[in-house]
Order: sequence, then C-alpha cells, then structure tokens
Amino acid sequence: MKALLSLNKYLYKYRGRLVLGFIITIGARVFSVFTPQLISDSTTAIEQYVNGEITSVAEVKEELLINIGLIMGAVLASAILTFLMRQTFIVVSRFIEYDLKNEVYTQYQNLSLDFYKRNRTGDLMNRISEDVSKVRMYLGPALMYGVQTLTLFVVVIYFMIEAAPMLTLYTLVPFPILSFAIYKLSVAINKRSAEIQQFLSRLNTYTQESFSGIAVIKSYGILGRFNSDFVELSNQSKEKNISLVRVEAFFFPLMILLIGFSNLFVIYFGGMQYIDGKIESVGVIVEFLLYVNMLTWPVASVGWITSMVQQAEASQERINEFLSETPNVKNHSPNSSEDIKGEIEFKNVSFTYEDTNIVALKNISFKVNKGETLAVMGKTGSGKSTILELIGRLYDVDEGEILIDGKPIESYNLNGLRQQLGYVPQDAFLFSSSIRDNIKFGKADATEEDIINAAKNAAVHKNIIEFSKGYDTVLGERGITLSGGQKQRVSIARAIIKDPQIVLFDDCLSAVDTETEEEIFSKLNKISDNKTSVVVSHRASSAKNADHIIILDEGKIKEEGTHTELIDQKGYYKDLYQKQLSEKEN
Ligand SMILES: Nc1ncnc2c1ncn2[C@@H]1O[C@H](COP(=O)(O)OP(=O)(O)OP(=O)(O)O)[C@@H](O)[C@H]1O
Repeated sequence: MKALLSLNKYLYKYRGRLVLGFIITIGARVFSVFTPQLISDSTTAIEQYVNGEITSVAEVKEELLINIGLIMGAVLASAILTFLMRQTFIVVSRFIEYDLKNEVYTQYQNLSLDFYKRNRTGDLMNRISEDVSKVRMYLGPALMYGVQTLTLFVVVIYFMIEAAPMLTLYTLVPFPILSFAIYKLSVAINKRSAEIQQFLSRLNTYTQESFSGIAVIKSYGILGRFNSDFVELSNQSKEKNISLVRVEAFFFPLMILLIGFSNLFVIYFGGMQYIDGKIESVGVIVEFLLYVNMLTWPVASVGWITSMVQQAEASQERINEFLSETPNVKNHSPNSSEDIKGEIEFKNVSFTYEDTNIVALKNISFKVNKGETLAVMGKTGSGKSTILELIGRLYDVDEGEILIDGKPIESYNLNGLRQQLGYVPQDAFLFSSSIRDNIKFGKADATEEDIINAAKNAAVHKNIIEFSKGYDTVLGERGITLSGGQKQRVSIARAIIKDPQIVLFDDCLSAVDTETEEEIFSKLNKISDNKTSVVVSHRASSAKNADHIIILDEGKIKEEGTHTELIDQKGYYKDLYQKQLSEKEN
C-alpha cells in the first residue's frame, strides 16, 4: 500500500466530495436494509393470522399495504442514494485520473532526452494510460464498493444479531470461503488479462509496423512471411483469450454455489431453531434469506476489491518510478525571461553520451559572434549534431562551458532559451495535421501572412499551393506524404517563423538539390542578417559563405577557418569542395 500513499494528496484535494460520498453510501445501505425487515413483518402478520393471533383480515391487509408502501419508499430512497453514490465516487475517480494523467504527462515533458532513450515509447504510453486506469479502479470502484461493503456489513449484521444471534453465525459460515475463492479467481483472471494486454500490444506493434512498412514488405515480396507470422501471433492471442474465458467461467457458478449453501444453511438451521422455539416467527427466516442475498455481492467484492488494490499498487509503483525521476537537464532560472542577442562560445567543451559512453566531443572551442554564420562539417558520426544539441541544451556538457552572450548557458531560463532558438533537426518530424498547423507550431499566434512568408523563405510555398488543399493539406497517416526535401523545407519554415535570434540547421537540406539549397540560403541570409546561424552540412556549397567553418573528426576540430583559408590549407575541406564542385559540373 506504500505506493498508493502518494495518491493521498488527490484524496485530500477532493475530500469534500468524498465525505459526501461516504454519507450517501451509508444512507443508501441503511435504506436498503429496511426491505427484509418489512417483508419479515409482513410474513409474521400473515403467520399470526394463520395461527389465529390476528382475527381480522382487514387488519392484515392494512399492515401489508403499509409495508408495501414503506418498501417502495425505502427502495426508491436507496436507489436515488445509490445513483448519487456513483456520481460522487466515480466522478472523483475520473477527476483524479485526469489530474494524474496531467501530472505524468508534464513530468514526461520535463524529463531530458536520455530518459526517452532509456525507456521505450510503448512503456511510456502504458504507464500514462493502462497504469493510470488501474489506479483509477482503486480510487473509484474499489473505494466505493469498499465503503458500501463495510457499511452494509455493519448494518446487516447488526440487524441479524438483533433478530437471531445463533442463526447469524450459521448463515455467515460460507462467506469467508466465498470471499477467498473470489479473491483467488480474481488474481488468476487479472494475471491472464495482463498477459493478454501485453500480447495485444505486441500484436499491435507488429501490425502497425507492417502497415507503416508496407512499401518495403511489398517490394521485397515477403507478404507471405508477414502473413504467416501474423497468423501465428493471432493464434497465440486466441489461446490466451480462451484460457481467460475458462477461468472467468468459474466466477458466477462459484457465486451461485456459495449463495446456495448459505440459503440452505438459513433454511435448515432457521427451520430447526423455529421448531425449537428459538426464533419467534417464519418471518425471521425470510428476513435472513434476503440478508444472505444482499450480502453475497459485497462479500464477493471483498476478493475483487483486494485484487484491484493489488493491481493499483503495482501500477502506482510503476508511475511513481517515473514521477520520481529528475531531469538531467535542469531549469536553473525558471523565472527569468532574458532575451538573447546571439553570441555563442564553446570553451573546451567535451561531451560523452551516457547511455553508449561514446565520446562525441573532445575539447571543442569556438566563438560565433552575433549575426555570424558558423558552418560545421565532418565525416558521419564526428559530433556535428551533438554541437547543436548542446546549444539547445538537450544535454548538458561534461567538461568546459558554453556561453551565450558571455553568460553560461545554464543561467538562462531553459524554455526561454529554447524559444529563442530555431532548431531544424536532421530528420524533419512533422505532425499528422495540416501544413499550416505544422508551420504555425513554431509560433502559435502567426498570421496567414507570416505562414506564407516563412514558407516562401524556405522555398516550399510553390509546392504547397500546388496541392489541391494548399496549406490545409493534411500530412501523415491520414493525409499525404511529403517528399524528403519538402518535409525538410516545411521544417525550416516552422523554425524561421519564430524569427529566432539563433538558427540551428542540422544537415536539413540534404534531400534538397544544390540549386534549391542555394536559393534557401540566399533568402535566409536576407531575412537573418543580424541572426546567428550554425549550419551543419555535408556540402561545401552550404558552408562556403559562412563566416567561419569548422571541420570535425572523431569529436575534435581538425581544420577551421574561412572558406579561403581552408582551401589554402589543402586538407579535408579542400578535397571535399573540389570533389563536390566537379560532381556538380559533370
Ligand atoms: N543520443 C545518442 N546517444 C548515444 N550516442 C549518440 C547519440 N547521438 C549520437 N551519438 C553518438 O555520438 C557520436 C556523434 O554523433 P553525432 O550525431 O553528433 O554525429 P554527426 O557528425 O552529426 O553525424 P551525422 O553526419 O551522421 O549526422 C556518434 O558516434 C553517435 O553514434
């Protein structure tokens, strides 16, 4: 129960509604207990008439009519209160589910990239949906039925003892057995359901991947292999479902069996006691039969509640594990809102990726003045993207420091800093919404004119208006697929619409031909005259106009200077430049 204690803050938050729920539940159960008593009174009245203790039929009729009226009143009151009981407990559980989901989601967002590397997306999704749902079962149904069972027990047993103490004892004998059996059954059901759930996500991942990769599967001609794998997986899924059904099928027969036993106990022992004169009337036996039936579901639910609480405990433990994670990259100045001008300086920066232990940067130093452009080149895996990620503070450096406008990067408000950067990552990720929304993503209050200008500057406007729905064209699964180059340019438009002080381009024009690349750079030069740019590229054509170029090799700076200086150095840059120039000419 330790993990569930962390939910107490929410129970406290909704304490008013919960207390009301408790009162309503007690009321609902008290009213429901009147029925057996009134039926018992009615039976006794009939018995007394039969025995000649009451001689007037009219008197019996009157008592019966009054009792029927009272029963209807009590049932109605109990029904209304039961409705209100659900309205309080279940509604509170939905409120808490909403709060908890938001808490988990906010935490996910605050955690650094390394957290996402360590944990699989499916797991993150499961904790925010499946696990939160299981916790809600504890806060809603488990709590509600728990209170209901307890109230009903106290009230019913009180009246039972009042009416016939010994008979109460006999009647209750099968109940602990029923409760234990249901508990065991619930555990078995939950175990099998969890297995099915896990298997289902495997099946879903498999099908989703095979649909996403349908072009590759078809072009390799391996539809048959995928088909038979799918049949095998669904066969396993069927077997698991059948095994669940087998266990579930025991639930109701078991309940009916045990209720049957209790009823037999009441009739047999009640009858004996009546004959022995230990209970006054047959009415008591009738009353007890009704009590037994009233108690059956609550007793069964003890087992069910226990297993729900156990599951919630396990789920909350998993949720707490993520909630207690602290982001590696911390926001040290959440309240400051300092504007940046755009000067970037790396001073002896080294960086190792924690998960792979790969030393991506070794003792890197450079300075980019406000308004200047730095081009970063080098072989694949040499650390180019890492430089951009460090400027965006997606990671913190291990050694050395990064200064923005002469101040340590950590001293800026993390979100404030990122909002002033225009980062275009290597693989352009676009959301499954319209092109307009994707571009606007960088600036929520952008006007139509801003959007069109950004698209024009990223040289993608012409492509967009060629689509029949223009900027309203939906991308992704439900919409069209953009070409690699179009995606990259929409992603550039998204970054520049923010009008950021610093733009970071991570090889984001690799899928665009050299002419379009040059067109984009000349437009960007015009609009970002006083902006600082860091451009990662494999093409010398993207780098040659930069104020400074660095060539990385295995995390170290191998060459640096302007285009002319590097050509003079006759090293990697010169070779690359000449090779790419001759390729272009041919
Ligand atoms: N998130 C990560 N976790 C662990 N290792 C990483 C991560 N990102 C990059 N690396 C490793 O760090 C090194 C530098 O990677 P980086 O992406 O900075 O290179 P790059 O020069 O941008 O390469 P490319 O030109 O192929 O994009 C590589 O060896 C890479 O495998």
